[in-house]
Amino acid sequence: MSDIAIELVGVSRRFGPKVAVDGVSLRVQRGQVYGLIGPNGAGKTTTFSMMCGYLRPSAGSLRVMDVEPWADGALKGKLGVLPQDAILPGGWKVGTLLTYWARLSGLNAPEREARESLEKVGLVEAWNVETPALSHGMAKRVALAQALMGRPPLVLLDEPTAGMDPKIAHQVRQVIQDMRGQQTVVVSSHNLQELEQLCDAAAILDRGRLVQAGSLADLTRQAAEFRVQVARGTVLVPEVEALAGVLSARLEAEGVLHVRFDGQAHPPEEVISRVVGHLIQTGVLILGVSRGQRLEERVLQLT
Ligand SMILES: Nc1ncnc2c1ncn2[C@@H]1O[C@H](COP(=O)(O)OP(=O)(O)OP(=O)(O)O)[C@@H](O)[C@H]1O
Repeated sequence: MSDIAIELVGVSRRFGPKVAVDGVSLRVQRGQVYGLIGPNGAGKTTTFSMMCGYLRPSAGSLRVMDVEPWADGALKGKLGVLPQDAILPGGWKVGTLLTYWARLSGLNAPEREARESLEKVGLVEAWNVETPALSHGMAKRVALAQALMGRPPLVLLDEPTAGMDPKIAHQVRQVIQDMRGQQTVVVSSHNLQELEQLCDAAAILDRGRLVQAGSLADLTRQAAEFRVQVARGTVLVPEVEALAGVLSARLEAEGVLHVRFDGQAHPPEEVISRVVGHLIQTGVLILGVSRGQRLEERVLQLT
């Protein structure tokens, strides 16, 4: 068993003349929480559908848990999926439906699995509720409970917290955090703050192409730049630029000093301490220091 859960090499997917995914290569390591990021129409759901085996690539190679995901039964028992617009069948009580699905998946103790999964998404009180009576957010949580049943080694979640109230969204993020290291999770979301908090690594897509993929620290340039919020005093920018490891320094609006540095040759903590020490020595008062960029800023810059 390799330590790679998902590998795409030059994967493309066309719909007639439309190229929805264009030559995408990426790797998801086992045990990672991996984000799929991009604006509307970027190709996230198409990529996601190929990972689930719902769609086949038009070109390139794709392996999921060491198999081609579209092969019959290839991922049985290994994969839990929350599709983007999961619709529950009508005429079922929630508990009966989940137990039925657990039985179909061949899980031992299907009713217990269904109950535990419903507890994870904070909805155990809906056990006897008829599916058409669920609110949108509740239906989504039932669909999520289905994806989590049996603790499959790979879980693919398309917009897992969209439409959920903040308290439940927080609980769902906690469930995802708890899977880290035990299961591999791919999350597609427009909530970049959520992905920044959850993911070990991510891929940014735009118009079908991969713009960048890597660890969150790399994507947010944690080892390449930082900002110092200046409260008072005069920053001697040329002196900061002359410090070891600093590549450039400039004052942004509202007393913010932006520093780019060579994080390969100089550990970030050394460069940051050197710059902050210099500022204090020259009489500058500091309100705060932040490393890298917010994921949101980075995505807006790249797409
Ligand atoms: N079945 C289809 N037939 C034709 N075009 C499609 C089909 N599915 C997706 N597309 C097109 O492929 C592109 C990528 O769509 P996709 O749904 O993968 O994007 P997305 O990143 O998930 O977008 P969103 O954030 O809006 O959900 C879009 O231009 C879309 O219109």
